[in-house]
Amino acid sequence: MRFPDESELPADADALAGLVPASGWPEGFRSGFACVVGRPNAGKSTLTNALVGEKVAITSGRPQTTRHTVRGIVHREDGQLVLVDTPGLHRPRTLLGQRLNDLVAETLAEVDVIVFCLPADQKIGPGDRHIARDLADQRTPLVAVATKADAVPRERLAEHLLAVDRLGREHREFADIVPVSAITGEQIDVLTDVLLAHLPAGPPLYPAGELTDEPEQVMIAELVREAALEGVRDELPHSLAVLVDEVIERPRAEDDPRPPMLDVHVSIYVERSSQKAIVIGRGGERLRAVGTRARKGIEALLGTRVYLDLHVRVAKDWQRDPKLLGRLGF
Ligand SMILES: Nc1nc2c(ncn2[C@@H]2O[C@H](COP(=O)(O)OP(=O)(O)OP(=O)(O)O)[C@@H](O)[C@H]2O)c(=O)[nH]1
Repeated sequence: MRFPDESELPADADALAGLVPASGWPEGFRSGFACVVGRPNAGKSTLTNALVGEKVAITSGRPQTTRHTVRGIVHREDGQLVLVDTPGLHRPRTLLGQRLNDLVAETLAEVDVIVFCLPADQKIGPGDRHIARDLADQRTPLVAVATKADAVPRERLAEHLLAVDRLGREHREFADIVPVSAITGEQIDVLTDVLLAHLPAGPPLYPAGELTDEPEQVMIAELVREAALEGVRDELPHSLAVLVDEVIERPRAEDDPRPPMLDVHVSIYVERSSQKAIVIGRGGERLRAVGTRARKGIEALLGTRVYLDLHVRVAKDWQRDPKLLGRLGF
């Protein structure tokens, strides 16, 4: 939040009063940013959605689907929490990996609290330790969340919580440890309380009702990407990127009672022509199914009718091409 300089303030008191919200904000209101980290598949996107209460980040059963930083906003009477859902922290291998890690480090230093997801249905492993070590250098308060608590029996959850506590002692002690289930919603309110307690006192940062400031085009791209990966996850690991080329509203007569129609043009980039064949399928059958599925999601997102035009293009080694990475928004 930026406060106006003295030189920008109007001289007379009446005008000055106009700058201060008439209602103000409730006493004790807190606001700030939280960042959700954890290894691939740790449940970060699902947790973000559960905290916000609406689907904003796209989830799927496979690792590293979240390539963009998606913010969800939790609105409560006593505070506002802006969530930054980061991509999985992982060792840089390609240029893409390096950029993700830079982005993550930058985000971590700027937020008020870091949420470290450690899934209860898996033992703490080298991936988690790697992240714990990285986080040890940060000064931001650290809250450990035992995700997927519903997926294991009580005794196993208790063991897991002890192991989480040990991990904290080895690297950097956790301010809190909270077990949650994003699927059943259990303990989500407790976690929200804990996170709000780490935020500074301050006014709301976003207007009420706003859930995400993620541009619609990125959400459209994610919906297409999710549909394109469906069923061919093993063949097309991370070599698939999606770019929205154009969204145009079709001209229509003023008295046309039907909802507006949008033409959405999207490119799906793959690295090799063999992958292009997989995406398109025999006789284009698969691509049609991808289009139908994605179109339904986009129509639900935008609340209008959509004509979706998909193009599959081969961009060799796009993960290592800085120019193309830039165009794809990384
Ligand atoms: N049983 C159970 N499964 C969960 C829970 N949260 C997430 N999952 C599942 O775990 C898988 C991964 O969840 P995501 O939220 O996509 O994980 P992520 O950490 O965002 O994954 P990346 O994008 O790969 O970094 C999905 O299949 C989810 O359905 C939970 O609370 N309980």
